Amino acid sequence: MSEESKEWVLEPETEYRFELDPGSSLVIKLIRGNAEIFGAELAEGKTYLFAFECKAAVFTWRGCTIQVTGRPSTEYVSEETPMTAYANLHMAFEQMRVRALRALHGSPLSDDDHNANAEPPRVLILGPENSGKTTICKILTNYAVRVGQDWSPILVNVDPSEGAWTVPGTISATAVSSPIATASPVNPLGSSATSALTVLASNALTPLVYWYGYSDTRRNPLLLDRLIRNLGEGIFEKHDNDPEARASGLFIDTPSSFASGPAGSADSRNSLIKACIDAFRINVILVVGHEKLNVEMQRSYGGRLTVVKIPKSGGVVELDLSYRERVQNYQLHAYMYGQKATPPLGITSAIVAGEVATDLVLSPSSSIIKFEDITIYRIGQENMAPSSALPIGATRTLSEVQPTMLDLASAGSGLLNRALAVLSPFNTDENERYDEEILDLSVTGFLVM
Ligand SMILES: Nc1ncnc2c1ncn2[C@@H]1O[C@H](COP(=O)(O)OP(=O)(O)OP(=O)(O)O)[C@@H](O)[C@H]1O
Repeated sequence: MSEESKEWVLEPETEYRFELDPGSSLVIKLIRGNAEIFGAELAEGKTYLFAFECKAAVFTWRGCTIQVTGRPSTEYVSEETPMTAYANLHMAFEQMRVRALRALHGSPLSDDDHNANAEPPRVLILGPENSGKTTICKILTNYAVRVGQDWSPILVNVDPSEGAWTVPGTISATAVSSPIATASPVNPLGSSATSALTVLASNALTPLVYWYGYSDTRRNPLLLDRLIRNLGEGIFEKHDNDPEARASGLFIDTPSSFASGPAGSADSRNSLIKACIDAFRINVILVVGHEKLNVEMQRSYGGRLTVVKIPKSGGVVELDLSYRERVQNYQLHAYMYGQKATPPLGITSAIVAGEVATDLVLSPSSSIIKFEDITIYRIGQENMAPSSALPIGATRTLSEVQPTMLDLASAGSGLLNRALAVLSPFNTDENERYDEEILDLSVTGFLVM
């Protein structure tokens, strides 16, 4: 028995949008024409599998026919998309990259080049909840790597509620050199390389990751600020060693809490936006469909960098809290066990994000280690209101970014069922060590207690 397939003929510049329910899957095959999913091209005749409540769209510039098998909860074709605006942005960024590379090689500059500065695009994407920020980052990154100029832009995720390449609670960055496929919200920005033999795709990514430990940016903005600056330093260190990579630029996906929040949170929002602008040397801010934020950004930064308001796609799905929690669980589970998507009945082979569908299962090992062999730190206190919430004039005894060593044997350590980050080792040179060094160490892995 097999599930029924349906053919959709898409006119130029239209998109087929779909949403999946929990437990269901869908396959799409491009029969003829050209099509892409968030900027990543589909190959004709290949079967692409989508699962884990994926919500996405197949867009075509010149028209195509696709075959869809499975039962999405919603499916429709839209003729109104903001893809032309996104493509125009891409063209402008491409010119910036080319100018930056020319300047780097000392090639003769055209008159236009003389008038413009030769910095590559370093783009901060801001917008409210469900405005499509992550999707826009993905589209612009995919267009950059598809140009065929060997660009490898750095994609940065400073939204700790999104697992990006690892697990929720982190912020991370990686260089992307081939298009990022969309198959499930588990790896919204592509899969990272693992030491297991499962990820064979040449586009497996090796991210630089810092551990924040919460999904809400308001829990410890001081810590987030410091981690953002660390991430920026890590990126520019890489660029110092590889100036050609620098010309590819960067795209920064931000949490919606940067764009709006409860009354009184404006200061901490603005300071986190400023931390991003400084740390990643931002020269373009894109504001997705938010008039007030656009005006605020124009006022604060319009004089020294470019602020552009861009349209929101009507296809962006309103994600509710329970969906977000389920995705976080999928992400943590997939980090430990891999992900296995079951294709619709009758489909025997399919590709999930560049991999053969059945290959993506991991077998994590469980090991017993002595308490004295490990040291576990907590940053700040577990239930700590931000400094801004303290009575006027009051100071706290423990700073928000102070590491405290946990007593593992104590009943109230609160470690059971927690995800912990394993950090890279402290500096081996005792003279180079400092008090809060642990805040500046990147993540090498995760474990669950
Ligand atoms: N054109 C589209 N058609 C169908 N689904 C889409 C489209 N654009 C985005 N989506 C889906 O909408 C959801 C929300 O999009 P996205 O994650 O990009 O928004 P966001 O602004 O980054 O969200 P957040 O509120 O988490 O910051 C995602 O599941 C995404 O795949």
